[in-house]
Amino acid sequence: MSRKHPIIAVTGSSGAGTSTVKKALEHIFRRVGARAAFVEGDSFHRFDRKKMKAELKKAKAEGRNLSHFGPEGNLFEKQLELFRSYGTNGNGMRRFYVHNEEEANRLDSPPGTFTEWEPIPPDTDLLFYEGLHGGVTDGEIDIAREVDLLIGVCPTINLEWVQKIHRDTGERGYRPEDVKDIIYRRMYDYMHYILPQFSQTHINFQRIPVTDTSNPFAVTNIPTADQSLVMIHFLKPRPDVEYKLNLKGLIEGSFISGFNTLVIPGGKMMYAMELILTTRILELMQRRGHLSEDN
Ligand SMILES: Nc1ncnc2c1ncn2[C@@H]1O[C@H](COP(=O)(O)OP(=O)(O)OP(=O)(O)O)[C@@H](O)[C@H]1O
Ligand SMILES: O=C(CO)[C@H](O)[C@H](O)COP(=O)(O)O
Repeated sequence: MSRKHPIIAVTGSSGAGTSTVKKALEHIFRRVGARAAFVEGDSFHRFDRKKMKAELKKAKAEGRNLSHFGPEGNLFEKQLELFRSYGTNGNGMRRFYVHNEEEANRLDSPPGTFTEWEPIPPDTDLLFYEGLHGGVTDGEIDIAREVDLLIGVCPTINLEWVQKIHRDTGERGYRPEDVKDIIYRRMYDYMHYILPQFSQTHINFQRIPVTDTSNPFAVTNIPTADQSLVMIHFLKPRPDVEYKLNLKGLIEGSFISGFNTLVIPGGKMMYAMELILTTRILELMQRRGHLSEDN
């Protein structure tokens, strides 16, 4: 945690929708005039695609666990180093993982590789992490502790799989059976390193489909905003902020389903995110001494 150099993290599994949520955050940063250093979770993978394939073969032969969700497949210590360094000095090193041709053109590196490590841009107001491990803990490593605002993106698991299958087959060139194998292979690490993060977050956003996703492998279209609800759970509630916002009154069609839990129509998700997160981000900026009290 850092008053001077805050860290905001959006964390969620592969296909959960963290890249989609990132857009809402970018919009808020622009509106409040916050300069953000962007960091992508996949950049902390331990191996590039070719090496990962070889390592997976080896791990299988030796009966070892390995996946992109767990510590064997990622450099958690490097991520912690960046978060600590940013929290202290506002600097640190980042790189990117290139998933496809579109990213390859933009980042000037072939699909399946990493770009070189480079210093994050100077003079930023906050660090914004989006990816798999924004609040991961593993033994001595406690990433969640370094984060000032930790947001969980955690659709119901069926929906998460539908979204992953759709994205990986549509944009990343995988066959449906490949995606099924990947989901299966990562299940141990999913339970041990992805799910526990959603108890460390400040706020969880859980999209819930209201169409039949009971067999995710047979669902052809991702449920739309109108075909879903979103549950918002404030795990570390700030009564002064959330209460004053009176969210239920501001979001038509919403209802309270439990303590600190609000349900909204799917189409209001981005609006709700902006409403809730703008206040939190302004608060971080004010604490940083960047904005006057009446902003
Ligand atoms: N709220 C939403 N409504 C409709 N579709 C969504 C929503 N959120 C995500 N999706 C779709 O789900 C798929 C996965 O979303 P996205 O790429 O944002 O996931 P991700 O969490 O960033 O995954 P990864 O970490 O593997 O890159 C995309 O096809 C995206 O369009
Ligand atoms: O979505 C993922 C993690 O968020 C990917 O599975 C991971 O980044 C590896 O990508 P690829 O299979 O394209 O090499």
